[in-house]
Amino acid sequence: MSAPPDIEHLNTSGLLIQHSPGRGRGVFASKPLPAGTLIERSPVLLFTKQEYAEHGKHTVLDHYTFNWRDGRMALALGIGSVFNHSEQPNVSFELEAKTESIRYTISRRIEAGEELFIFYGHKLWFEQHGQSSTTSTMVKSSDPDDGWGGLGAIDDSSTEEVNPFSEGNPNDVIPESELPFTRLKLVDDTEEDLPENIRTIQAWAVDVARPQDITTILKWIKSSGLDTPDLAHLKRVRRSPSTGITSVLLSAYPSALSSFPTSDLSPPETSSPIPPPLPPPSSLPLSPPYLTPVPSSPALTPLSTTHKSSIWPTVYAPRRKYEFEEWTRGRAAWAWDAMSLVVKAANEAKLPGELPIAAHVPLAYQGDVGEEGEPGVEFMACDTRTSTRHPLRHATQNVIRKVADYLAAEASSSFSTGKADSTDANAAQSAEAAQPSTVAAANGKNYLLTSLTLFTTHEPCIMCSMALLHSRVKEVFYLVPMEGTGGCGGAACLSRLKGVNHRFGIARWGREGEGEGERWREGLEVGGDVDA
Ligand SMILES: C[S@@+](CC[C@H](N)C(=O)[O-])C[C@H]1O[C@@H](n2cnc3c(N)ncnc32)[C@H](O)[C@@H]1O
Repeated sequence: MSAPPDIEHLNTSGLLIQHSPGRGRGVFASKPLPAGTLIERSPVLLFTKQEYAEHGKHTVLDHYTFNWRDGRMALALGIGSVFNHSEQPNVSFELEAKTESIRYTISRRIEAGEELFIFYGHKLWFEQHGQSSTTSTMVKSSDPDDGWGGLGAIDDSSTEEVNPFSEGNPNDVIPESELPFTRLKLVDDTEEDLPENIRTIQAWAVDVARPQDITTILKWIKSSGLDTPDLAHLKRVRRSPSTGITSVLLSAYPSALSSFPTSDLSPPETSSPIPPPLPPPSSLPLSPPYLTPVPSSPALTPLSTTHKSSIWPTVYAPRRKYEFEEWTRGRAAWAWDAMSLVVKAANEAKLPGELPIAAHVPLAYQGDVGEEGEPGVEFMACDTRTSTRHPLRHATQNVIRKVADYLAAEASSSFSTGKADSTDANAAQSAEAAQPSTVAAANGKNYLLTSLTLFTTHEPCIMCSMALLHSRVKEVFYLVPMEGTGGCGGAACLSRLKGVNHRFGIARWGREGEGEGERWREGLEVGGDVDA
């Protein structure tokens, strides 16, 4: 293919479109790019199969067109159409049905001058440059099933399954036995009454000299975003009957490991924990913030209320916390869609040679009242340890990182743009206005998955389960149990451990011997010794 002169493409990653020997034009890096860099989002032009068969197929567009998920044909705009093919790609791509676009991400570190390749698939319609014709499989472009190999092969519209919960009243409660998943019971409530079983977490508190300041401090905690779910089971104010000192809880110390048993109530060993900012004005007579142990969960019985409140006043919530919450039809439909998407993504990941493991954090179910500060965006990530040659690039870790990166970017943009008004004559007032963003960051609100649900094809390994615990994710649904390596009930169950301060709900998709649980697992085998 003869190519026109090189052009500099106007994009933030500094990509160049240059001649690629034996391949026509190609996309090249002008500077080093780390793995995980999102380099392009190409919108696609969609047209019907009939239009393609009658027109597109007989033109040069045939080299650039591929099958879209819903049965239509697609042409990538932007530089999406200029990436050449390689069996060792350094760029991975994700189709985004909702935005009708494709995201291209660097899958291993790239040096300046390297060409960027994607993997088209196994059925190529041209002879690969640098490969003998015996090693590259060719199909004629007149073949009616010819698409863009890998991209074409993900056209699964014909096997699209119907969501069994999409019909009917979305508010109907579904009996536990009819839900498409099996939930794991995490705690035995009888352990509650024993003082030695009380788990504690560390939290920041201050002593307040004047009781009349308490309302101001509580208002400040609320407006600063420090009233997070981690401390919702505790009363904010404690008046010590023995010393008469009044103390207020400011925020949780963001560490997943808690003190256990309660005889060890010393603050966590850490180089230098950073205390949260104190409520303004600075003239308030408060002690310096200090770390103190507090119960990690509400009291389920009157006796445990007494025990726990002797550490810090604790809310009595009889048999609520660890009982399974009821599920409605609408919520089940939401979960079914999320699980079916993650299964599709895992199957797609196989094409460029990755392990078929994916993880997905969808938008919260719309029937629920969303937590303030939820991202309003959904995230998908696949396992990339093969292409990145990095042992920690598990799908779950990749998706946690995507959420955290997104929240961090959002937080820094709202911090730098909205909150502190540079035209404000009163600089002190501006700084105060900017504080809520800072304190929320100190409390992890800008990176945590609090109140979000994660769907994944394979039971997360122990390392990923620990990462999930740190992320404060609300619940995790997985399809393939990993008995030898899983951290959600397989080899171990981190949510059941005594020394942790957060438990996330766990459910295995499918019910014994029935439904899509069995069907969806087909093709996702990875071997029992793999850490997912
Ligand atoms: C989507 S286009 C890629 C951009 C194209 N090189 C250009 O100049 O517009 C696909 C076409 O690029 C060429 N191509 C892509 N990868 C190649 C490879 N590994 N070896 C040879 N030709 C390749 C083939 O002609 C193929 O039909």
